[in-house]
Amino acid sequence: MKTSIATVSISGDLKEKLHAIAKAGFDGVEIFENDFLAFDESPRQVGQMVRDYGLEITLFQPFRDFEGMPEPLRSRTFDRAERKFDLMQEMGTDLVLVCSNVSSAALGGIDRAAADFFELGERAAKRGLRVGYEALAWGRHIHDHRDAWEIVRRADHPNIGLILDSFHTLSRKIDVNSIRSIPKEKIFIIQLADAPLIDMDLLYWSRHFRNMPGEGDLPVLDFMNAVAATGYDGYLSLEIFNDQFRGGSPTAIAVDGRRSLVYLGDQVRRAVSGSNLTLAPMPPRAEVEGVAFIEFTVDEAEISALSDRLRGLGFRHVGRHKTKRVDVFRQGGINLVVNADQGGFAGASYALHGQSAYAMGLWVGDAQAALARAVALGAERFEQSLDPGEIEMPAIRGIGGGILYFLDRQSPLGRIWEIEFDPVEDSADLQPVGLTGIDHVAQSMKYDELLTWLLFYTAILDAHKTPMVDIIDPAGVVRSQVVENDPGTLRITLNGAENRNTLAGHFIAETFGSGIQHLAFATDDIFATASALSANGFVTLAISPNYYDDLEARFGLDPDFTERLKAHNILYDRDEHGEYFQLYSPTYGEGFFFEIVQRSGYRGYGAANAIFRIAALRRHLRPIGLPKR
Ligand SMILES: O=C(O)c1ccc(O)c(O)c1
Ligand SMILES: [Mg+2]
Repeated sequence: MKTSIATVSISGDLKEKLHAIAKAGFDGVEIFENDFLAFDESPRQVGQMVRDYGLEITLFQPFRDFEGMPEPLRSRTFDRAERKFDLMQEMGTDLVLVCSNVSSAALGGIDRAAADFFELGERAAKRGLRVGYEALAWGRHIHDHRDAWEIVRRADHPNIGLILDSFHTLSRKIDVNSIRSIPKEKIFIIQLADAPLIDMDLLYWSRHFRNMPGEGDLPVLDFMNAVAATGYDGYLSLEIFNDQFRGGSPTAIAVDGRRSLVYLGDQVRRAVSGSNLTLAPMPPRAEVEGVAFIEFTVDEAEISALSDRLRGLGFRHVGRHKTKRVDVFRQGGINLVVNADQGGFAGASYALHGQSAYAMGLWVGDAQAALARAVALGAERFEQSLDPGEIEMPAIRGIGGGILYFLDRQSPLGRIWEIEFDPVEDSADLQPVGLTGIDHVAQSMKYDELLTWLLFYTAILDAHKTPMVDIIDPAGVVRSQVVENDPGTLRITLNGAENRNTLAGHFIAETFGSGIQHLAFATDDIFATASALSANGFVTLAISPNYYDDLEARFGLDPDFTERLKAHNILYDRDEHGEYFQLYSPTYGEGFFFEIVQRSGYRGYGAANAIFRIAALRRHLRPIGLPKR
């Protein structure tokens, strides 16, 4: 598989773009005319710069409004084409993309267009150049790759071929099976883009909302499988028009792009045997069996406050690390690690972010395989030196520079608590409150990073993403998407904050980066849990009484039931699958909190309640300007 990306997909000037593209490991680049025109060097120098970066120019584009023009426009278009051919030869590329004509002057007719392309093919052949024709989804006469293919077929010229762009085909829901019978030599290049399903004008959707394959909702894999069936073995080239990417980090966007293609290649390899559009085999996506632990980094002075809080939530101190200042608290299947070790990464993370849940361990079938897959997908491996008796735990860098560990039960990792920890008896006489596991882990990040982490998780783990939900915070909107698996053993909610005034935005800004903002524990009986919490002296988040009046009316609840919810500050929601109960802690520090949920079939995360609990959570935040606690 050879990978390429269009310069339009990346932020910066041409040199910055090329730098990021080369660094991310692409083989080629599509030069967008505007990126060249806005740059100060000659075509020859630009071509040399591309090659100095070790890249090939896969094509030059776009050449617009060519086919079907009446005279005198027709002659002028050919003159224009000759000028571009000059430029291409100086730059050192042999392929130009002609996108279908959008001009109101354009005349229709497959044969007329085919004749124009035959003539262009003759002119291109004289210079050893090739022309690829792409149907824009909004082209005036040609907006379907099947018609573009018919024109190319009738032009019947070796220097004229077809360019397929997944966006144009999939946005119009054109049957991808029509691709299978196109001869592979007539497909000059494949352009790839995904997009979120939004009902809007095709041109606007294409120019502003495209994203990397796997980041959106289009069936890009079906498109690719059809392409693979032709035997096509040329470049896969990303062409992503996206407002956010234009303003984003060139390196981060390039890395995401390359990851999206590697992941796509892996999916094609599994679907189409013998396809050339793949890379070296890698292990399958890791099936997550559950969250093995969440680890907090704390300062020595904070240990007792955090430990007391966890005890109030019903956790028992059950283990102390044999060599490090690390404790483990447990309840049901939940392990919370409190790490006050000054050396090592936990200490470094504390120095940067303060007290935080900086690491997460996941139970998978094969931890080494999960690591190998992550690394093949460009994740950064995390390693640190071990004390005698410690076992090495495969790990990668995750959100906000935090750590994602993989554990399995087939290696000593399955006995990590016995091997590395000494058992202890908790001296406090507080009681468990019935927490059984982790329902979900919520990570907050800037909205710009949301797609990056969605792709990261879904490419490495056997999980899918849910549609985007708007979380209404009194200070702005937070966009939320969930990565979850079918058995419900993995649920990570990703919250993308657009401004720093929201609860999520405050957390990111004041802790210097993205990370786990809340942990939601599961219970089978929220009322019993609430009573047990109160017996432990744990004060839950107070919810406005107004919420309950509305709730009762909205769901037609029994007043006694509403009273019980209200007495315990429990929020309630319902969908067609079942009921959902939620209970919150106050926020701590810069906005970290705990949630406790009971779900009976319910599939969501209580988005309808978000505004009410966020309003309540915010009351505990330090107002900006006052010193940190
Ligand atoms: O939006 C456009 O005009 C445009 C131009 C060239 C392309 O390859 C494309 O897919 C879209
Ligand atoms: Mg295109």
